[in-house]
Amino acid sequence: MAKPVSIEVWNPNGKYRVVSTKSMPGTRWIRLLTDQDCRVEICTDKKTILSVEDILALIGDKCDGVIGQLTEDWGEVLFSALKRAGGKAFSNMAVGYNNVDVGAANKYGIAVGNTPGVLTETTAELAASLSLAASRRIVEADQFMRAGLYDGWLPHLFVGNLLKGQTVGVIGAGRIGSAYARMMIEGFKMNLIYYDLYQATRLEKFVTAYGQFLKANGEQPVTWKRAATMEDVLREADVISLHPVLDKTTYHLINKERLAIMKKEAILVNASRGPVIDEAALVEHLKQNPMFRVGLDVFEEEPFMKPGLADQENAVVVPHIASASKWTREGMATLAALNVLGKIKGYPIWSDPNRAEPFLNENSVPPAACPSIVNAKEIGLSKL
Ligand SMILES: NC(=O)C1=CN([C@@H]2O[C@H](COP(=O)(O)OP(=O)(O)OC[C@H]3O[C@@H](n4cnc5c(N)ncnc54)[C@H](O)[C@@H]3O)[C@@H](O)[C@H]2O)C=CC1
Ligand SMILES: O=C(O)C(=O)CO
Repeated sequence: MAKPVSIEVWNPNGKYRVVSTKSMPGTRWIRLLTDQDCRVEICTDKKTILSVEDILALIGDKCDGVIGQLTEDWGEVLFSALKRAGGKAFSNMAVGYNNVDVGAANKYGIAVGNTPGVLTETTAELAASLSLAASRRIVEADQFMRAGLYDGWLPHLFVGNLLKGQTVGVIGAGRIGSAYARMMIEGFKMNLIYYDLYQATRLEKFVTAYGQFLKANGEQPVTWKRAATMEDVLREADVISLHPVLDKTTYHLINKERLAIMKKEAILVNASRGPVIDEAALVEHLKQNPMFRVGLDVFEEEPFMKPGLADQENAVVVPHIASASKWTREGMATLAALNVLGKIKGYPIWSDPNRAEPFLNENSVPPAACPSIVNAKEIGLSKL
């Protein structure tokens, strides 16, 4: 028997029961649901990561849809329970959905939503922040100041890496990887080398045009290269940022052997998913190579860090905050709620999930569509 959980209820007489496993930023998402006859139940349990058992208790006997989080394990058990409760939709409040067994959702005809189109720039900005923090040793220097150790300017004090004219490497040049690349190229005039399964045509065109602009203004033009192998990126780049999806092809993409081919003074940034890096191998590499630095937003077994990582001065670590700007988090909540609402109402799927603005405008009624359903085709949903 599942244990009871604490909840906050909005619009108790609403026809459709929608559960959110967490309180989410803003109130627009709640209003959009209650205006459409939904009773919204928000889990207020203090526990950060809910277990499958906790979520079973939240689903209960009647539930039309659930908005959930990337920390939850959405598989056979939860999708079968949601189906039994009359549920039609689940949406992650995230773009990544490696925590969801989409095959299990397909089996029960449940739509799985995610939230692209609102977190690309915010996430890329955090990756850029980590690149700067690691290359200019910001956290080490901050700790030094606070410890009262600064007793005057010195030629060797916290010497780091210059970015201008160096090479930025991007692994996974999709939405976020491409936005990050542009920031580093425009901001610091870095050259690009990238590896992706697909050609990043728009990014290539941008770098070509920007290079021509710089040249026309008498500056050194920037260049781009699509690498044939990931190893080429690792060997050539001075700063490498990881932005692929997490699946079995990207699990431990960065391992002991691949760390060994990177430059001794390279910067490695990860704001994708923790298991893309073999974190134990990374800790060893950091110990052996004090001038190699990392900026990490994500960890292999969140919320934990592998033993030794916290002791490494050449690591900057933050708690999975890459999408944490107010606009983005409120937007993610809105998109997740509209995914669930749209499926309950039988709306079609929005034609371009990356073009989320019409759903995010506070001053207008959002389109009658589900913003982004990843298994639309598999469960036979039509596009607008
Ligand atoms: N740290 C955080 O808070 C956040 C993390 N993320 C993570 O970032 C990931 C990427 O997000 P988007 O850019 O929106 O997704 P996207 O789908 O636009 O880009 C992912 C790219 O990875 C590429 N890729 C897939 N397998 C690959 C492989 N084996 N080697 C190289 N490239 C490969 C794809 O072709 C695609 O271009 C999400 O799946 C999520 O896990 C996303 C948002 C925030
Ligand atoms: O959207 C995602 O995938 C996240 O990691 C949330 O920040």
